[in-house]
Amino acid sequence: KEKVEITKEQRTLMKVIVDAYSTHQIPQDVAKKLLQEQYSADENFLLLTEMATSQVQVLVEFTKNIPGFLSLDREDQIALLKGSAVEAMFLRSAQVFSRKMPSGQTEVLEERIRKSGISEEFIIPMFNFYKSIVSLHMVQEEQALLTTITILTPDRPYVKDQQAVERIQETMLELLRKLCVLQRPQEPQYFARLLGRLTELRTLSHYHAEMLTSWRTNDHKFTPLLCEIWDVQ
Ligand SMILES: Cc1cc(Cl)ccc1OCc1nc2ccc(F)cc2n1[C@H](C(=O)NC1CCCCC1)C1CCCCC1
Repeated sequence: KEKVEITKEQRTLMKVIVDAYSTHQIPQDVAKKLLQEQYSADENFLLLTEMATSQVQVLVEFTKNIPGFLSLDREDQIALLKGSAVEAMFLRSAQVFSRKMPSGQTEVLEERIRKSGISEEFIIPMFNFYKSIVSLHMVQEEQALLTTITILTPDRPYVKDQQAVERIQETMLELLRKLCVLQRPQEPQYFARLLGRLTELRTLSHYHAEMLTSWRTNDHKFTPLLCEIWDVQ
């Protein structure tokens, strides 16, 4: 039986990541807004672009707190951010959706999202992903590390020094592996299941441009930052 132990350095690393992750959150809670009232497809599209824009800014701040990230080549830092922003957004959305809410509210939220203006064909894969995240019942350490591991994916387009990214990602993967073993001793496959979600996440993220251009709105307006991140306009 493997004796798994979190070292002192790993505990410090964990604290830095979780503190940064919980600090850098979307200012106002989008779920609360959506639960308050029903918006039109146009208003929902605007809400999404506002939320997404502020989430990218929050993501940049978060990555500055990932130990080692700022010592990467500057252009590689940008390539990692651009390459992971959409996935981070869907992962964040799934985590917002999986939050414990008073009974019946998750169903209302789901309904509001289904009717938000997003085209039917994307609702199924999107909620399949959200439900697969819900079913994991992740703790915040796992959520923070999973986002960090997503950002530190070495094979993003235009990354020059992939080894340097791999080295940091491996540190995070080893920490997550240990956490999963300690957190779920009776579920040896849990770590593998977590990483499997990243594959689903990448597949879902492939659809993001179509999801946006097919949104039921007359005016698909994007902020400059989103034009950078989303393959639109
Ligand atoms: C992230 C994303 C990308 C594309 Cl292309 C299409 C769609 C989408 O999010 C769907 C989505 N899944 C959600 C689950 C829970 C939730 F509370 C809000 C959710 N949203 C959208 C949202 O505000 N997301 C933000 C969440 C915080 C982080 C940045 C993004 C709202 C926008 C208003 C119309 C109803 C959907």
